[in-house]
Amino acid sequence: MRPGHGFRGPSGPRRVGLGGRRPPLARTAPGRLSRSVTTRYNRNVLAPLIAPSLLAADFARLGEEVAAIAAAGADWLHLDIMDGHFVPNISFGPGLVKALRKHAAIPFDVHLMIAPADPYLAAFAEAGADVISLHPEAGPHLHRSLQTIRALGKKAGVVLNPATPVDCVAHVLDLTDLILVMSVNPGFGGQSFLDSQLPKIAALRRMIEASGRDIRLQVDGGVTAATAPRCVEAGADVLVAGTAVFGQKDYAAAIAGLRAPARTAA
Ligand SMILES: O=C(CO)[C@H](O)[C@H](O)COP(=O)(O)O
Repeated sequence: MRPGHGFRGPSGPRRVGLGGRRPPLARTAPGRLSRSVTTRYNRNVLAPLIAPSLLAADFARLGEEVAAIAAAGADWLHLDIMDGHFVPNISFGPGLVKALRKHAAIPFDVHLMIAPADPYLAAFAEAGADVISLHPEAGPHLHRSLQTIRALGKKAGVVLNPATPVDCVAHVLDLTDLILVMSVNPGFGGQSFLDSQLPKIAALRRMIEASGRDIRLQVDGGVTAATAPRCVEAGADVLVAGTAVFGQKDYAAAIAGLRAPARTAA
C-alpha cells in the first residue's frame, strides 16, 4: 500500500458515524484524514474517499484517463475485473492493471468479479493492486482467499452483492480491510442505485464500529451527487463512481461534487 491509502494506522483517526461523538475530520492529502478541520461533509460525517471506476473511462485512452483522474483529485482508482462467467460482462486482466500502474501513484482498488478468484490473486498483486476485493460466492473458501491476499501484502476486501446478507462477512472481520456494498447487480456501469442497500450499509457500519477494526466501507453502483450523501449518511466512507466521474467533462468538479455535495453545507 502506498502513502495516502486512506486506511488509518494503529493510532490514526477513526471515522465518525451518524450522531458521532468525535469532531468531524477533514481531508489534508489524497486518501488521508486529519483532525485539522478545513472542510467538512456535514456536522457528523466525514468526507468520503472517491474511487472513480475505470469501467466508464475511454478504453482507447486508458493511460491518459488514469493520469487525468489522479490529477483531478481521485483518492483511489477502482478497477473492475469481469470474467464473463461470474458476471455477464468481460473487462480486462492483470496485464492491463500492470500497464496502467505507471500512469498514477494513487492506490489501485481491484474488484474481482471472477470465479474462482484464488488462482489470480498473486497476478493482481504483482500487477500493482493495493486493495483486492472478492465475492464470497466466488468460492470456495472466503477465509482462505482473504488470508492469501493479506499474505501477498495487500489490503483484503469482501464484496456483498445486493442479495448477499451482511452475515457473510461477520466471521472474517479479522481478515478484512474493506467491505464493498454493491448497490447494483455487478457487471455493468450506468445502472440505477438500489435504495434497498442503504439499510445494509448502516448495518455494516454498526458491525464495523462494534468490532473496533480499521475497515473501510465502500459503495459501488449508481453513485451520483444525488445518491452519494445518502450512502455517506448511512455509513459509507469510500464511494466508487464510474459514469458520475468519467461521464463528465470536468473530472475534478465531478469528484469534488461527490465528496462534498452542496446540500451538506451545515
Ligand atoms: O462494479 C461495477 C459494475 O459491476 C462498476 O464499478 C459500477 O457499476 C460503477 O459504474 P456506475 O458508477 O456507472 O454505476
